[in-house]
Order: sequence, then structure tokens, then C-alpha cells
Amino acid sequence: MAREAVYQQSDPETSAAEEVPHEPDTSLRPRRMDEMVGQRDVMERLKIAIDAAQSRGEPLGHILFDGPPGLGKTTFATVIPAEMGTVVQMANGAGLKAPKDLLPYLTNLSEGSVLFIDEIHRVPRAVEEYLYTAMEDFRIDIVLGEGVSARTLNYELRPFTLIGATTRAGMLSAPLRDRFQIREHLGWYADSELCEIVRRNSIKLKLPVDDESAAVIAARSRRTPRLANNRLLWVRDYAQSKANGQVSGKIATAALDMIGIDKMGLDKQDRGYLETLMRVFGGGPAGLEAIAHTMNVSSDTLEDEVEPFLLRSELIVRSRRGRMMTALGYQHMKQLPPGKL
Ligand SMILES: Nc1ncnc2c1ncn2[C@@H]1O[C@H](COP(=O)(O)OP(=O)(O)OP(=O)(O)O)[C@@H](O)[C@H]1O
Ligand SMILES: [Mg+2]
Repeated sequence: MAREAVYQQSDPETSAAEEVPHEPDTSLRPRRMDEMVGQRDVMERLKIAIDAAQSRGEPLGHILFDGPPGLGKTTFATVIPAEMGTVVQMANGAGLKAPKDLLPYLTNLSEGSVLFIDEIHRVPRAVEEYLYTAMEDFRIDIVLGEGVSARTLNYELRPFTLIGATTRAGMLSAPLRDRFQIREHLGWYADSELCEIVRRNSIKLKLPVDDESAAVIAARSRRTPRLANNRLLWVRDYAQSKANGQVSGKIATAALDMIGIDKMGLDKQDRGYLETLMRVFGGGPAGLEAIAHTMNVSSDTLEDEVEPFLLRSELIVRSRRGRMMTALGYQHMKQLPPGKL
């Protein structure tokens, strides 16, 4: 498939902060559970739940996935219905502004089918309340009209499974969170798992990639499958244009260096964050909003996409007073901490 055509199909709601376009989710995204790599514990628990639901002939319990972007929440939400042999409707929390926006999805449900709500933390409270009875009793009560002429209509729904995904589990209200029988946190991937993803996808892309190149790409993918795919696609372009389509460790390194992805996998935006915190705020503590304003990006982008990995890698810490560089952060940026000059 032509590169352009592939990119047009990529997920429109995910941010395009990367230097390279988003990966063609539709072609590299696993379609079945056994095509997925890693997240073994999560997978095992889900398989048990699916097995049990199928043998009882009941719909699967509602499932909530949380974790940083690109770790497989949407992928799980698409492979689970495939395993169950059922259909899935995809909605986004940001699009469900009023209760009426929820209705077409709920009334379209077939028995045992799945409704996936991405970014479920963005569902407003007024809509969320309709989800409570839908999830618990497979019923919705709609109020029509206003004041004395208002009447309530009760709709019976077909038993279904709600799958919610969020990067911000903390923003979910307790009543909503508690209505999910299964809650799974998706964590970062091991380098060996990313290597395996790169290896499998290079086969799909018909691009021979040796172990060394796969290791370079994996090590620079911030423990995130989406980034591993993006990096792999860029390495493919680079190799096709500069090395007759032959990928080696050296070629992969040169390709990723060229788009500003360093040895740890940090991209320009990640380093821009560290740079800002170091130079403008003297290493911190600095507030998220202040850093976001200075960098001219949204604080949501920083909080969802940039900070989790920097925190995990201990390049920054978060305290009540704000974000601060760590000694490791300074070391990575090849700078001395203030006071050591
Ligand atoms: N376990 C996995 N095995 C193989 N590939 C994976 C796995 N998880 C994710 N991927 C790949 O990474 C891509 C991004 O994953 P996905 O869209 O599921 O992330 P997400 O958690 O929904 O991210 P976001 O929070 O941005 O919506 C997928 O299209 C798929 O190609
Ligand atoms: Mg997603």
C-alpha cells in the first residue's frame, strides 16, 4: 500500500507531536490477541474472563484500560470483541457532549456486543450518569421535555460490554470507575518485547531487519509499541532512500539521529521540555502550566505524552511545588546541575 494512503487511515484523534507521522494503525495493529506481544498478566486475566463469559453465554464484564498513550488500550479494545466473535462500536468521550450523543450507540447495541469509549475521562458528568444504569441494569431512562410536561422513557438495552480507555484514570469519578468489573493498567514494555514487535512488523512490511537494527529501534522507542512502529517506518523510508532498502544497526542509528531521537528514545519535544526546565526555570521547581506556556504546547500534551516517560526514567521528579530536574536529567542533557558549575 502506498505510504500516503496508509497514513490517511491513521487514528485522527491521537496527537501528532511526533516528527514522523503516526503509524498506520490499521495495518500494523494486531487483530487477534495472540498477535499481541507483552502485557502477559493482563492478557492471561482477560483470557480467563473471556473464557468464563463464553462458557456461561453471558456478555463479558465491563473493562477499563488505563495507561500512557500508545501502549495498547485501543488495540485491546479491538482484539477482545474479535476473540468474543462480536462487533464493536467505537466512541470517543470528547464527542459525547450530551446524553443524546450516547443514544445511537446504546440503541444500536446487539446482544453481547462491545461499546468502546476512548478517552472516557472526557465524558461529561451529565452523560456519565446515563452510563451508570446502562452498565449496571442495561437500561436507560431518558427525560423528554422540561418542567411539568417532562416525562421519562425507559429503554431496555441488550446486554453488552463497555470497554473504556483513559490516560487519566485519576480523573474518573468513583461511581463510574466502580462499575467496571475488570480494571487493567497497561505498563511500559520491555526492550525485548519491543524488539519482538519490530521484528513481527518488519515481516509485515516486507523489510528485512536484523537483530541489531531491531535492538536499536526498540531501545529508542520509549518502551512504547506505537513509537516502535513509528520509528520502524521512518527507518524503512531512510533505508529505502539512502541504502537500497538495506537496514543495519548503523543505518537505523543514522535514521533516528537524523530526526532527533536520542539513545534513550527521547525526541525533540522531550528534550525541549528538559531544556526549558533547565534553562528557563533553573531546573525547577516549575509548574506544568508555566512550562507548557513557555514551550507553546498544551499542558495536556505534556502531562500525557512527555512527562510519564521522563518521570519513569527519573530524569525529572514531580513534587507539590512543581517539576524538577534530577541529577540524571542533567547528566542526560550533558549539563551540570546549578551549584556545580
Ligand atoms: N501489545 C502489543 N503488541 C503489538 N503491537 C502493539 C501492542 N500494543 C500496541 N501495539 C501497537 O501500537 C499501536 C498503538 O497502540 P494503541 O493505539 O492500542 O495505544 P493506546 O493505548 O490506545 O494509545 P492512546 O492512549 O494514544 O489512544 C497499535 O496500533 C499497535 O500497532
Ligand atoms: Mg487509543
